[in-house]
Amino acid sequence: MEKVCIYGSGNWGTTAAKIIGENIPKFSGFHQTVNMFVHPEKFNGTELTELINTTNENPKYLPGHKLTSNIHATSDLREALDGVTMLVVVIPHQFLPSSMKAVAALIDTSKLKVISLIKGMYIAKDSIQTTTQAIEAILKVKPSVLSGANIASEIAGHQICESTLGCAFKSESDLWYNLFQTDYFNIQCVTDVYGVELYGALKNVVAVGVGIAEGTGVGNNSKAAILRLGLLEMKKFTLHLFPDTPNDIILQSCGVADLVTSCMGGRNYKLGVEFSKTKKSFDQLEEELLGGQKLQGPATAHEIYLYNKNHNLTEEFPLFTIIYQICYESRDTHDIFKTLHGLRL
Ligand SMILES: NC(=O)c1ccc[n+]([C@@H]2O[C@H](COP(=O)([O-])OP(=O)(O)OC[C@H]3O[C@@H](n4cnc5c(N)ncnc54)[C@H](O)[C@@H]3O)[C@@H](O)[C@H]2O)c1
Ligand SMILES: O=P(O)(O)OC[C@H](O)CO
Repeated sequence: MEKVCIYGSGNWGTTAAKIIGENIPKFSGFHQTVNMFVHPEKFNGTELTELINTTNENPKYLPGHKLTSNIHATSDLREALDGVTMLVVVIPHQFLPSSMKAVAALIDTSKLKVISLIKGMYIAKDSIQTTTQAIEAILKVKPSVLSGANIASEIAGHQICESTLGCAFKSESDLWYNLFQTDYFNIQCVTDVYGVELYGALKNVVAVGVGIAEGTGVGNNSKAAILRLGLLEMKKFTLHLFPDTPNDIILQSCGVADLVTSCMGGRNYKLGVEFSKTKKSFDQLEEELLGGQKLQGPATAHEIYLYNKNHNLTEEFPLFTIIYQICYESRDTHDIFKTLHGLRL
């Protein structure tokens, strides 16, 4: 009997709980209660876990959408992990290492099946770790990944979309597929993992860039040109790190489709626009506009820049480099268009 725990309760974490909670009763091989680990916090003076368990709604991170009653929220990690065989990790990437160390300290993870829904990456000394590599380093298991054109609030409203499930093992892939596939959330399964997750992390940087371009007042053609260069750099960077990434992964939902949806209305795009217009820092904008949700794009731009600088690659990735410089080194926002001058790719 499989038992599922969702580690995370943010905007996407709560939506994942909604999908899984709706799916679980369709299958007999799963324990029917799904635990959701909630980072301890209060909302309007009441513990968030109490609000979720009594109203079947997460009023802070996914207001207006009901969860099924089989979702049990808890901030007691030991309780959340009790008997778990399948762990869904869905938290902002900056909190991942400390969170996984806490898991490893409490349970034997050697037989645990893990999937990452995170879009981010990590700099470790002079190399980059993907999210699943960072999890593997701590939990000592090979995680799968789910990533796609998936703006959470739209999915919570049952608007149809697609997502890419990257899993190297067929029997495990089938389990994750059953947990996530619905008539409004259509999963394509691939065996690649690193390409799927890297495209998800890199598109956040490009979305910031397209937002910055929008904030300068340009029209759609100019933004499309930045988006195209971003797609080229996403592919080049992914192949630089993982040369075996199959060519068609970028055509899956986790590649071009996620880039398009993110550049039309994701949080990274929206705050890129505000940054460009107001010149307030991303930290300030996150605080003012996201209601506790976290931004991944600027941090990822920084991480890529550090890696590229260490490897003399900054000129190979002019868009990633200039997005970092605009975000963190006060470079003029209009300079983003200099990356397009004489482009021959
Ligand atoms: N929201 C989306 O539409 C969406 C869609 C696909 C993928 N993602 C990815 O999913 C991941 C999680 O995003 P999200 O939208 O669920 O989260 P979010 O942006 O809503 O972030 C808030 C979450 O962070 C938690 N948190 C705050 N401080 C913490 C700490 N110190 N330790 C641990 N947790 C802490 C909060 O409790 C909350 O659950 C990200 O990598 C994101 O890129 C998001
Ligand atoms: O809101 P963003 O920019 O974090 O993007 C959300 C999802 O990743 C879109 O697929």
